[in-house]
Amino acid sequence: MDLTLVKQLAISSSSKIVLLVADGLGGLPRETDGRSELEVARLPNLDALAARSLCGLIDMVGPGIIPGSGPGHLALFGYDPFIYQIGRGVLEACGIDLELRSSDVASRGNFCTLDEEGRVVDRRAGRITTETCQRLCVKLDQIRIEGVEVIVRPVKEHRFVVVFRGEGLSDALSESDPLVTGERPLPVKVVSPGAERTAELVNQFLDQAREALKDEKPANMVLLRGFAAPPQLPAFPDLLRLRAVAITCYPMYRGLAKLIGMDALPFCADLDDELRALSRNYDQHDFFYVHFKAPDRAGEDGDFDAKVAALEELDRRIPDFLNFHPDVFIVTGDHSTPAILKGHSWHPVPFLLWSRWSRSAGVGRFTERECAQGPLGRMPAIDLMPLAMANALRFKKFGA
Ligand SMILES: O=C(O)[C@H](O)COP(=O)(O)O
Repeated sequence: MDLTLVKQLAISSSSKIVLLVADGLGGLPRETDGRSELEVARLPNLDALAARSLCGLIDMVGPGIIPGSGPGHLALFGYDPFIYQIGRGVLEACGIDLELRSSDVASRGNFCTLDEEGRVVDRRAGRITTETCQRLCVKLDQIRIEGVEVIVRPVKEHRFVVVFRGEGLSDALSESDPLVTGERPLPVKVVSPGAERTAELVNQFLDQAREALKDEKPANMVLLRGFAAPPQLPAFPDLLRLRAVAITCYPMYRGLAKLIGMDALPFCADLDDELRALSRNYDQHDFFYVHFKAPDRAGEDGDFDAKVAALEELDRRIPDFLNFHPDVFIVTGDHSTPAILKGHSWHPVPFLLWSRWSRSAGVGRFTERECAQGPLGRMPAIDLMPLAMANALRFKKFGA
């Protein structure tokens, strides 16, 4: 939906909207029994809620497009991910409150593991602890390169952010992260003219990082992706007249929420901590974005059973969310992460939207196949927020 139309229609109200995003929610049937993670999981609360909700599938970016978490979330918040493209580096930096200058270029980094031939054997260095990441970032933060300041900060687990600060830098760069194992890290190249010097500086950093980490195990190299300068986006609270707050455990999601003007609470430890944060902030806000990471992590590790367990953990908390009696309650994901693919996929994501006015033609279970039969069938993810606003009675009539 067009954001200017959204702004034109939005009205103030006391109604409350809770958006619960299960990262990587969608899945695919496994070979053994032809059932997806959602179909194997025992989800009595989500199934019961789906039966009295509006259900369907959402395409995060478009049919066949594999969304990153950034574009997936932007679409859920109503921003066209094709129009508003934000590099991962800026999201990670904002997530850890690392202030960026307009001339900075930020990049998401992974500590990774290379074999003797220099090929990536683990893009996440065995998912090292945040403490190890902190130690290694201190090492990398000592790298000095003529003509640019390099700032390296830990994010969480194997994730870090590196900011290149100086004049005349450009984010028009390719990524060193091959995004697969078995390949060597890629040299960073110019994507459009004017980025030649920045590419040279970044490759110098990568060479020095390799040297600094050569005796480390398992994190003996870094992979960079999502080079970006800070963007300007329309503010979500202004567009929708909502006092919005983000409740997350991981920085990147907090960073995206901050970038579009939501209040971003300090990181929570887990889902129970997020529910406590929701309770503490419920009176002061109207829109609550709550993020649950575990399904995506399990999916990316190819662990079908762990993803089933993560979905069942989420299901056990659904009554706690309903006890707040939100006027609109949405459960969905930012993309599919099928365990059998060990990564994000293009498959549309199930959603349920509960409200008193949702005209639910409820489905039997909260699964991909059942939601596909829902009254809305399959729709663009950017249409979900307008639906939420309508169900929260926060839209006025369009036209006379
Ligand atoms: O966990 C994350 O940061 C992303 O969802 C996936 O990134 P990774 O594949 O580099 O871990």
